[in-house]
Amino acid sequence: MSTSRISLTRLTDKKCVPCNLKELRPMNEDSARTLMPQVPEWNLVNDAGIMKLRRSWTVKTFSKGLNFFKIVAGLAESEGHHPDLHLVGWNNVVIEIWTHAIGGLTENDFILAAKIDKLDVVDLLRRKPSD
Ligand SMILES: C[C@H](O)[C@H](O)[C@H]1CNC2=NC(N)=NC(=O)C2=N1
Repeated sequence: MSTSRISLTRLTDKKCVPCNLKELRPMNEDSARTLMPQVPEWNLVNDAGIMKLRRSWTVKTFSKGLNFFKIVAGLAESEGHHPDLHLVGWNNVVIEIWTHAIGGLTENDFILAAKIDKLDVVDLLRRKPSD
């Protein structure tokens, strides 16, 4: 699947595919930016030359943050594509997603991010710090 042809199928209707079947090079920034509207809460970051998706959440309690990560872990296993669970703080969590085998972003990363955003975890996360 070529990244120059970004399909219009919604990310959440897609499934991650094994990385070894993917194109050999990371998605370029223009292609990444066409997908960002479907994951509006995420940031596109350049980490020492590697483009990644990053998002943070405010959590209601430390252990709820950990519970959130466990739910994300279950999603990742079912998708066969895994986030970097960067941080569980006393009131916040941070996740980064990139395709390690490719050394950058592939559509898998956006599918996973979109599916994380669809998880029903409202009881674990604050919509805003004052919640
Ligand atoms: C074969 C299977 O696709 C690979 O082992 C997967 C597993 N999960 C993965 N997750 C991420 N983020 N990057 C990878 O390169 C990766 N490789």
